[in-house]
Amino acid sequence: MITLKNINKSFGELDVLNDISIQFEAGKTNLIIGQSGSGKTVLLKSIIGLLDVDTGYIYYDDRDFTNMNFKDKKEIRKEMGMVFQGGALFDSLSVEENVKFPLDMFSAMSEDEKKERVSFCLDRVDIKKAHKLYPAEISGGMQKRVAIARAIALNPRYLFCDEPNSGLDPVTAIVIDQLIQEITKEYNMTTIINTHDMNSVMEIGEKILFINKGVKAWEGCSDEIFDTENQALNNFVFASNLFKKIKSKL
Ligand SMILES: Nc1ncnc2c1ncn2[C@@H]1O[C@H](COP(=O)(O)OP(=O)(O)OP(=O)(O)O)[C@@H](O)[C@H]1O
Repeated sequence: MITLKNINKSFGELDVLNDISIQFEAGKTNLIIGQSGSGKTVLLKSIIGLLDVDTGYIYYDDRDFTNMNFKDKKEIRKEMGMVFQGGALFDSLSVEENVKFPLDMFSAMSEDEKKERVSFCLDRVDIKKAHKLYPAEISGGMQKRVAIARAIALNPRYLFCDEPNSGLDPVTAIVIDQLIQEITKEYNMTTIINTHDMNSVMEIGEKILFINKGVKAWEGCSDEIFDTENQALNNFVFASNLFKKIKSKL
């Protein structure tokens, strides 16, 4: 579980996050949604410690990440897996070398253990056949699978995904979403995903935080998203193609 308490963040005069409090639960796909510029990336970066918040608290389970010393923060970072926009793979490393990278950096495993773990992770995301290929030689969907395999290599407790299905066709996007959700449940990870894809919201939105202009405007799950009085959220949902399709079928 990750808990945010009264998070505030400004850049100079610009208030980007205002008093955000929420609990993201373990074993669930927690989504942060909102229009461009609403503060999703700043919030995700704050949660993982790439940005310092001005005030407020971030707890990893019962551990106060905000006031933690450098050494303890480093330990928590080892429990984080990340899938960045576009996959962010190392072009000069093969698929299996990409997945092995965090093991080389952060684990005390023997070479045999690493080999076994890489093989397990590639198998789990169904990409073992491509293990010798390089990122440029595989499709966008496969690159996302590799990014997920790399993110789970160290068996993380917390998984962070920034627009994990950007640039994918709608079918592959849903397949990637579902893979992230399955893995989240298998390892009981606390998974937080930044997205503005309404298909993702409907498919895997077990817990949703809607940010509007840096403020928590709504929280709920996908089943509740059409029943809200919140105008900003209604506008956001209405603007999505999916909602237009649903409306046209009603
Ligand atoms: N390092 C920074 N310095 C100054 N302003 C910043 C910085 N990072 C983000 N901002 C500002 O904070 C606001 C929120 O940006 P953020 O990237 O979090 O939005 P977002 O919701 O993730 O948008 P998108 O969906 O387009 O990625 C924007 O006005 C942005 O210009």
